[in-house]
Amino acid sequence: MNVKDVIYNNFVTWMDGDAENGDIVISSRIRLARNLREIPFPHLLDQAKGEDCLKIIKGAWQESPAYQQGQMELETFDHLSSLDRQMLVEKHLISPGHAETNSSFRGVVLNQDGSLSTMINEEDHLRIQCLLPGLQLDECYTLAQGLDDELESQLEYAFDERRGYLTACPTNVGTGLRASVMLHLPAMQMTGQTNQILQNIGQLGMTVRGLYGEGTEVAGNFFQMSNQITMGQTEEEICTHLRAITVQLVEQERLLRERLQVDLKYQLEDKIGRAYGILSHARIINSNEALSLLSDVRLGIDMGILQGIKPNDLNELVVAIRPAHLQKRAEEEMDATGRDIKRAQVIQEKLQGIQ
Ligand SMILES: Nc1ncnc2c1ncn2[C@@H]1O[C@H](COP(=O)(O)OP(=O)(O)OP(=O)(O)O)[C@@H](O)[C@H]1O
Repeated sequence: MNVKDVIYNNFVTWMDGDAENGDIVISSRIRLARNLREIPFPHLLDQAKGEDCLKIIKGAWQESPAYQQGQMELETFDHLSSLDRQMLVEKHLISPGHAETNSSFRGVVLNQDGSLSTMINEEDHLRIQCLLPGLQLDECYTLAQGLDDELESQLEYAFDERRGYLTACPTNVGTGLRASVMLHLPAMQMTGQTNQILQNIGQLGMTVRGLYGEGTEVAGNFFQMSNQITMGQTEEEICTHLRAITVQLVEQERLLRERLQVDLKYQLEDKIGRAYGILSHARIINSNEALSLLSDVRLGIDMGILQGIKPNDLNELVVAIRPAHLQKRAEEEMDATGRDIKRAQVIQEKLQGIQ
């Protein structure tokens, strides 16, 4: 396999809309932050120390079964263009901050379907992550932990008996685990309940972030919810707690959808129909408008108001309309207007399947 195949494939595993609760929980993610003992954290690495750090990590990788069986590939960022790195961000496989440099000692390890990956020298030396469709936190944890065990058998991690895994940011010390779910909550948003509910979630030890993680905006009614605290709870407890809150939110969103269908049937169908109409006929459309209208169409599909397009296709489309994916498709650099025109074309091609 090749890292670039994953970057250029339209589909990665988390886009599978048929997973458990996949109509509301788009994806689940587990990431484990790990660092090497006696090596400065990534933000303190100069070129020489960075190269040394990468060499140790590469050596460990080459011993791992996943690498030896050709299931995972490591690529450093000096071998990936800025567009390639941005496409990885748009597919949720690396963070926006990680994509910023073309450093030869920063990089990514990926498996073929994008479910398992590791960011190298992002905020920590290793950020092992598993990303699966729907509500699959336990499955994500099992896969990420398996990879962690393989690496730990080759590497000496920075670990303190009392504190747990040591990390660049104190908020990750302990388990180094962030568990998260990407939720699509249009009914909650339409009924004006999001702020109150998100405030309550904060009191339960969860944090809500935007579409691309820390410091990014919520768009298209997609909310990323994750644990705030990484210490004082086991990995299993963190996952169980997040899962329980997610199930409650899913139930609430479903109830609100049902209520909308009864109380505001015509308004709802009108909103969804108009969204589909604009998306099918617009010649130029910006990213935020497209995401917001695609959210309405997605709601229409999930509620059986619109037929003929699969949730998979919509998950794929949400990524395909992002700037780097559009430019890759067009095989040229485009300004904002050029991208808005291309975005409208890409959406129309995909929506032709809808009756
Ligand atoms: N459940 C999820 N589904 C899809 N993508 C996700 C999910 N959770 C996180 N991501 C993606 O992972 C990347 C990193 O997200 P985020 O910044 O929230 O987490 P982190 O790097 O693990 O946390 P931190 O920076 O606080 O240590 C982002 O690109 C984000 O889109």
